[in-house]
Amino acid sequence: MPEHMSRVQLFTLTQPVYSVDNDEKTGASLEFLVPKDLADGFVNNKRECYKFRFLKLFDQAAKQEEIFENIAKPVADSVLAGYNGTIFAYGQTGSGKTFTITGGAERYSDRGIIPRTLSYLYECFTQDSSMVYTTHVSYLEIYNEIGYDLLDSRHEGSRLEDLPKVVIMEDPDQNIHLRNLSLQQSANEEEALNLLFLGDTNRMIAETPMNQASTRSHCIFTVHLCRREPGSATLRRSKLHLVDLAGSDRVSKTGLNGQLLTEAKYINLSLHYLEQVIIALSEKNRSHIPYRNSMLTSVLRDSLGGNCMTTMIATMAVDKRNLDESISTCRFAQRVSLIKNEAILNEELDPALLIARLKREVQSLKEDLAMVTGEQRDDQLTVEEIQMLEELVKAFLNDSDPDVTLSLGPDMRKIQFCFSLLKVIYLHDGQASPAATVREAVIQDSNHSAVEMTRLKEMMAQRDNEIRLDLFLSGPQLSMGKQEAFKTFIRDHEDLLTIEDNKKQLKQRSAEARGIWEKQNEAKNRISKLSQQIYKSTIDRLKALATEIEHLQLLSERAKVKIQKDFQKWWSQEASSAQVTDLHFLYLSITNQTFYSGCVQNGKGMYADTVKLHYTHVHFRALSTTKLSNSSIPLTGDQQADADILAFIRARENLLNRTGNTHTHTHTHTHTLGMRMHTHAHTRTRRKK
Ligand SMILES: Nc1ncnc2c1ncn2[C@@H]1O[C@H](COP(=O)(O)OP(=O)(O)OP(=O)(O)O)[C@@H](O)[C@H]1O
Repeated sequence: MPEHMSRVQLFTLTQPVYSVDNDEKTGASLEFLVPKDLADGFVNNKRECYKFRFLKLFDQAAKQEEIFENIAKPVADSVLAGYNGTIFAYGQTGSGKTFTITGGAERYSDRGIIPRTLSYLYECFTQDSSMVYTTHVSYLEIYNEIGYDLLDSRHEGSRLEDLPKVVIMEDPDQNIHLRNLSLQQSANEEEALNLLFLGDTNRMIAETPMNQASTRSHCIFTVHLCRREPGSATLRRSKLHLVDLAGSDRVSKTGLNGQLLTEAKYINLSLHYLEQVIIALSEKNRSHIPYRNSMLTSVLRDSLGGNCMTTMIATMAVDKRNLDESISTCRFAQRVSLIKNEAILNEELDPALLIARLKREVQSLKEDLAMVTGEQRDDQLTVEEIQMLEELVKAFLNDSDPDVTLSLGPDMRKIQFCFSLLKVIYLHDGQASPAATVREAVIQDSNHSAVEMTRLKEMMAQRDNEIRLDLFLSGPQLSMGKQEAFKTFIRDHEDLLTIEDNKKQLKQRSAEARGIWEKQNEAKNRISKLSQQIYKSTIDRLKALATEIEHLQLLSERAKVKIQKDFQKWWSQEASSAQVTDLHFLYLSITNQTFYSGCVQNGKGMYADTVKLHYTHVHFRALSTTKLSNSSIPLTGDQQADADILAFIRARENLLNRTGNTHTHTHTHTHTLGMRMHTHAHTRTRRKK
């Protein structure tokens, strides 16, 4: 929104529907203005004005980047610090929940909170070398009060009902555990994104025209984070839930029946329980919070009250038709903003790490004792001992943990050997090569040193010559009388000039060699510095491009699956209409309903090159071919192929007739008037005592 227009009014044909004021000191306010003549049939026809306050309001022009920066980043930061975090999107069907949480499927810039948060988290991990982070991802779908694991690879070949159900278990400390929900480790952004797309595609595959999963189910994408200081036994675990709730449309309005009514009832009930929990949390001195009433509230138990920073985004399609839904969404969001949490750091001690640390302490104390009591040895190290020390130094250098120590015991021979080894490695190209083994490093070093050794030998020989000449000239080994005689002798000797000339030249060459060597060293250092600079400036861009390429590839893979599904739906519809109008096409057989095969390979996700898309083959069997042969379309003579060709032509004609043979495109979405609101529980943080 342009700055000079901080107050915005959107108009229906003649009357304003709502106005936004983002400039208020306490946050932002949204006011619905219901004209008297429109009030009939709305939530409360006695009122004409409904005003709500939120932390911030985003209109339809808001960019995904803005939503991430304002809403998701603060929550991600608190999760990085060790607190739990939840962002959930609430709103009526089609108002932009999935768009906000996951993102649009067309453009990279449309990616939503999940991919942006993942990117941000992994970026933070790489920048913070003082901590060791491990991440796992889970993706849960709740449909009709039953939980399913969206990362279960069996999704491709099974119906939703046949998949294992996620079961809630509670331990004696009332902690919730979810059986049959997989936690998949994701070492980097790419792996986490693959898991997100795997889950989203599984969600899409499970959809049938009767079960539009994205509309009728709740989805919870969770990042489980574990953070510890290197060498420390204290772990900090935190969770980030990113929740795409089912459409909040009220049953009374939807006028449904059958399966859709059942679904709507489940959704309304679970959102009702969610609301109850929220109300209970916002009431002071309330001891019982009814989490157990629904699966959604049970799963989100540690993410709504208690130890969590909860943020809610309410999405609305703010046009006249959706006014009652929008007001009801606002009321819900308003109640959520009343929750006050006391977030506590999730610190715990890892017993295995604690034992390892204590063992190291005992060992180090033993070594100190040996040093103090002077237990020293002076025999030579054996070959085995040397090999063992080489391995130890290698492990020490390869360990990325900056706090790692090299435990050698109180044996000075070992300590000295390791120091010498480290020096050799250090001198090898000025730095240790963690990739190469220590032995390799030593060998490489000796190769490298060979040249240097030759040079030094030459210099030494040169010096020796000089010295010898000096000795020769001064003749210190001679007696005094002889020395005098020798001096007189060589003064007139014919070779004296040559000798002195050689001496001068040797000095010059020596100085020249030293100069060249220094220059070469300088050049080497400059090259190394330059290449480091170039590497640094290009690597960031390359990383960003790689992520973008990966994301776009995943988007296009998902689009492929969607097109395939849409085609199948369209083809089935056309086939059934052809059945009605043309007795020549009697039945439809679907021979293969498998969409994917060979999904997850080496944890790479389902989009690796090896993935094959099995198209659904739809066969029309024509009982009579009379009509086929009369057709003006060139046919193949093969009964089944010809039936397919004619069915396709018929379907296409139907489509063209319907669209008036033009390219008119009717767009029915109301999101052009969409709005996203941000509100979250006011969280005071304090450390666990
Ligand atoms: N801010 C936006 N900018 C552009 N397109 C949007 C925006 N919000 C939503 N859309 C589009 O509107 C359509 C409906 O949005 P979306 O699927 O996110 O709604 P939803 O609330 O998740 O619906 P459902 O409850 O059915 O899952 C989608 O095609 C989506 O791409």
